[in-house]
Amino acid sequence: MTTHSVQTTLLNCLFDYQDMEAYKDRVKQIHFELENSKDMTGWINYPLMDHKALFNEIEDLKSEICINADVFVVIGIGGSFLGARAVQEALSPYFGVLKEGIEVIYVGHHMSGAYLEQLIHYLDDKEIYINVISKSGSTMETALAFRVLRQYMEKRYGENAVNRIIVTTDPERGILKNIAEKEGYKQFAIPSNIGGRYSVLTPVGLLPLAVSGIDIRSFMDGAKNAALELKAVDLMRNHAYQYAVIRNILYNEGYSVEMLASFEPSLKKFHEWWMQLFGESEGKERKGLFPTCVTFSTDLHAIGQFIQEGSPILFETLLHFHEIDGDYDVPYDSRNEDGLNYLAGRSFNEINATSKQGTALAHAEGGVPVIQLEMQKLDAYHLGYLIYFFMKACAMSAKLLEVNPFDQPGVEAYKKKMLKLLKNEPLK
Ligand SMILES: O=P(O)(O)OC[C@H]1O[C@](O)(CO)[C@@H](O)[C@@H]1O
Repeated sequence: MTTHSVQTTLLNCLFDYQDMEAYKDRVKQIHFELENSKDMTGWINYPLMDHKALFNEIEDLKSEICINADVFVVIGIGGSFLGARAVQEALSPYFGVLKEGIEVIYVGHHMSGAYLEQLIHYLDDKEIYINVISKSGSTMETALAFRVLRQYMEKRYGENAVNRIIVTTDPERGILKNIAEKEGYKQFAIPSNIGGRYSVLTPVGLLPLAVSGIDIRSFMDGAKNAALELKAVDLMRNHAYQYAVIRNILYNEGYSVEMLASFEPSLKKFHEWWMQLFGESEGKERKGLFPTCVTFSTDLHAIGQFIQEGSPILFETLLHFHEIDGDYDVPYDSRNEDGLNYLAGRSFNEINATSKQGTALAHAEGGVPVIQLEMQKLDAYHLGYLIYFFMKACAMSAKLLEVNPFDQPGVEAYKKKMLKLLKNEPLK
């Protein structure tokens, strides 16, 4: 096991590893199905391809944007923004922005008029570029926000607006593609065989991440190594497949909720990316684990009671990074009125790691299965690795459930009803 791999461990062994052995052949069969499929599986080998020209293009554009703008506005929803926002938030300082980048703001991921009004007001005294991202090119939330911001750019920059609007979409079709062609906007392609929630390693994620100051080459190196390591067909050598199998065993044992838990608040948005990946990939045909998330220790004081003693419906997947940049030591205080001098000289990260251990032990004792995913360091390289790990595990997991990991037919239902209501058409 190399240090950059995700180490998957089941902390409280509720089943025998022989149960896992029984999956070996099925996993092997699915592995080859995925490797040989041409159906939305472009993400499997994407990190292994030569992207030097793309990286150069993105880095040149990033330099131009950082010279000419204070804010980069990304318009997108679902897979067209969750991944970039997740990695950006995980790797940016809690207060302020990375010195290598500028502020990146997201819009078009809901329909709050208040948010849009305040955003426009916020942008008024700043220089901006916008990047609209949509695979289909016609998602309502994204299209509406783009309509507003495109007009805003034209008002602010006149003829020059065209140089500050970037479109990331399908290379061949869609309304957004047509608009970009007609107006001459700079374009980036989302490969046709990569779906939204599997697209963060393409320009969908790479351009916003580069502009926010993240080292996209290191990020993609992590993904590339994951793509190489996780090609292992043998279940016992492939941690992504092991994670998928453990999930499947627990699902078959009657658990219906998987709770992703981290101890670093900057990972909150990463949880949201993970929730879309697994929720949209597996939640169909009345099957699938409901993905939810918590940030500890904050949520131990909110939902911890339920986890420990509530309905036994959930298992927990703990994300743990051994090294986190930045730490603070507990000071000695001669008054010791709070009785905390026994912690003096220890660091907050050390105490946090101990609280993770204690939480895992307590939850395991409470009958909650605890899977631990360990990574060496919270940085661009390891997040690139982890993202690929989850995508590979998710595809395997959905296939074990016998559902299609790459479609999302249920999402259309709300869209149809909303359109009928907006157009005043009969609902039936
Ligand atoms: O990139 P698009 O086509 O705008 O889609 C955004 C998101 O909407 C969904 O299609 C669901 O409607 C997601 O699967 C997708 O990530």
